[in-house]
Amino acid sequence: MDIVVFGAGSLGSLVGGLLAGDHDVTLVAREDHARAVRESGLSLEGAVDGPARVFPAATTDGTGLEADLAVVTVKAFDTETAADRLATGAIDAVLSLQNGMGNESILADRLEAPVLAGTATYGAVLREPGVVACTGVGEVVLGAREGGPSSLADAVGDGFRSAGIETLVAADMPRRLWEKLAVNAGINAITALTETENGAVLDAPAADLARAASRETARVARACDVALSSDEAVAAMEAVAEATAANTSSMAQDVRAGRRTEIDAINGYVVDRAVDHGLSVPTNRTLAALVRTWERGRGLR
Ligand SMILES: NC(=O)C1=CN([C@@H]2O[C@H](COP(=O)(O)OP(=O)(O)OC[C@H]3O[C@@H](n4cnc5c(N)ncnc54)[C@H](OP(=O)(O)O)[C@@H]3O)[C@@H](O)[C@H]2O)C=CC1
Ligand SMILES: CC(C)(CO)C(=O)C(=O)O
Repeated sequence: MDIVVFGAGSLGSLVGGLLAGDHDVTLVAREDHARAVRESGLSLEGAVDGPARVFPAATTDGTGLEADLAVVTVKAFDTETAADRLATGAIDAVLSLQNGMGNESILADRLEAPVLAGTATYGAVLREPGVVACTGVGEVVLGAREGGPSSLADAVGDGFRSAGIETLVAADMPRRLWEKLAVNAGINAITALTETENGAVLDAPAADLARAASRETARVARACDVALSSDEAVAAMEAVAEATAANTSSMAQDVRAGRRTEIDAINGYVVDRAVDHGLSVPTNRTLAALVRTWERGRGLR
């Protein structure tokens, strides 16, 4: 397959680097990373099997690209830009592997190509330009964004697996996206605001807050016709917090680095959909307001 990875930072470089072992890959990245990849290739470190160095194409210009598939791995607040750039090229299919909700709708509204939904539980860190590390082998789950079977998702899943990426093709992506949202809603903002690792949400005093955020998310999911019980949402959040107890969540990393966060697509999204359905989600509302206040204080929004 000809594959464009739009937003080759941490996750995009890992996924793009693995895909490059078996496909023709073009990374759309920032200048210093793109230059390093063009000059010396992309080094893959850490918990991955396969080549230690691959040689994908790399560009800073995401316009006019042609590909069988575009994998979108920008942060949620850059999805509109990614979609607008991709729309100037000839892309046959699109897959989002981003956290948060709303990314697939933004892509589908701006692009004619079919859009698949996806989640990734791989851990990835861009160590320096041209060098990405896998900090945890996880899984990519992908499928039709509205749920149900999809021959396109099957073909993309085959392409990912042939490149050595653990991949599941799922017919229940709406539920999986909401479950991941419940996980992120419970863990990310709390660990970002309190400068703690993921395991902190398993114990008092944070545990009640994290459970409340996940339960509220499940209630909103049900209002959106997605069958996710509060117990399932809390269990999923706690299982991830336990499995990644020593990890720094992506939002905590963003706050530590003084970067804008994905709050709008996580707790903020829960609040927006709760408003649509006349529901009250005080924990998510508070967490979103606190993180947005932090961002505003640093001139990030
Ligand atoms: N890292 C991980 O382990 C995981 C991440 N995720 C999710 O994946 C998504 C990406 O995360 P992550 O890889 O960590 O984020 P990064 O910020 O490392 O990667 C995104 C990259 O895209 C670049 N970018 C944004 N817009 C453009 C553009 N127009 N042209 C070229 N490059 C652009 C960014 O540059 P700049 O910063 O300069 O804007 C950045 O380098 C998020 O939704 C995250 O929540 C999910 C699972 C695991
Ligand atoms: C699953 C979790 C919480 C892992 O850290 C994550 O997705 C994130 O940090 O954004």
